[in-house]
Amino acid sequence: MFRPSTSIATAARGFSRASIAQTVRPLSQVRQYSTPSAPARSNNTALYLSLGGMAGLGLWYAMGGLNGDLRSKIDAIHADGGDVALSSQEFRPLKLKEVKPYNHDSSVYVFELPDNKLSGLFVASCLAVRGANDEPKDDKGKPVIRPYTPICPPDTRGEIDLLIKHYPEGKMTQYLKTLKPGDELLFKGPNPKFEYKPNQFEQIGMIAGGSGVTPIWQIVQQIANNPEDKTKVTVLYGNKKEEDILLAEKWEQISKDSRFKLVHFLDSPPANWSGESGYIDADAVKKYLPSNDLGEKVKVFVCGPPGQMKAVSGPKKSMTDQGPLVGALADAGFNAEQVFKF
Ligand SMILES: Cc1cc2nc3c(=O)[nH]c(=O)nc-3n(C[C@H](O)[C@H](O)[C@H](O)COP(=O)(O)OP(=O)(O)OC[C@H]3O[C@@H](n4cnc5c(N)ncnc54)[C@H](O)[C@@H]3O)c2cc1C
Repeated sequence: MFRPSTSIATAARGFSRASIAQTVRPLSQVRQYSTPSAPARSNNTALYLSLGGMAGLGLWYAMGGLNGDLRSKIDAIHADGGDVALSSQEFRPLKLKEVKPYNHDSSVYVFELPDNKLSGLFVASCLAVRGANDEPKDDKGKPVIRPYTPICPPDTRGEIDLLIKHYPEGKMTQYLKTLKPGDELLFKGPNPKFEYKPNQFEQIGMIAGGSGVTPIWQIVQQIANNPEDKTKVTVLYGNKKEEDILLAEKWEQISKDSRFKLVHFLDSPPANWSGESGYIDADAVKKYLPSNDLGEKVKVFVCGPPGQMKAVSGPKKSMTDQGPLVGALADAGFNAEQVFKF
């Protein structure tokens, strides 16, 4: 089993980042989201699950939205509005509580959920974020909306923690840097991605790049928090440099659990690096990920920057279309049904 290299462990201890309150917790403290198998009518669920944008979400609801389990889940969230702070039908303001510097270009933004409420998120889903007062704006003058996946478990009450990497030219992330505690940001969600069910797959492969790791972490954390979930998970995580690795301390902790195997890839590794170097390619997929021969018993999740998505799986065609599977995963023998692109 892969164990984090000494250099990662050292980096994990050495980063001047804030401690993140929510960690892997025992089952007894975790609200369960496991549900029975999806009914036959949910043929289009995978299509709807990949919806990401607000226009897509509107269309999705207009078309009847979710079938089966996910429909009842979202309905339950809305019915349970008294205990849930957010809504997937409108943007609601949350107050910024604290900004904790994480590393050289990322910070954890802690937002307050009023009255110790839940966010309403489930695994895997994310939140759409926009600024108050219609700022920032895109090149056409429209408000910028971006998806973010909190790193805290979905059953967290009273706050959500967003780990956000700042891009020098990034419209939303540069705006976020201007926020001070007490300022408000608008949130809409949950925005469903993929309904994860414990033990649905024997093995899961995950390929992440940079800040694309947060949706991957959401599933990993869900499995780690559920000892009943026997799924074996292999995560291939690519970054430019060691100091860019997000959630390093969490990966170190997760690696002690025999269900998880983690392999770091760096474009520019330091001299003492014992992980992998270079991009995640077909050879790496064949070397580390579970075999495509497992058929329906294996699933691979991919979330990374555009260049990595192109090389590993091909991009999503649209919010509602995963697009053809090409690149390293196709070269390694996987088919489109075995892969989910965030
Ligand atoms: C489902 C989902 C969940 C996400 N969760 C998170 C999260 O929890 N934390 C987080 O930090 N980000 C997350 N992202 C990415 C986030 O939505 C934004 O794309 C990112 O914050 C950049 O937005 P921006 O407006 O600042 O940059 P933009 O103005 O959109 O782009 C600025 C420049 O940065 C480049 N760029 C944009 N995004 C990336 C990227 N991911 N990697 C490399 N280059 C990029 C663009 O090509 C452009 O040149 C998530 C994305 C998805 C699809």
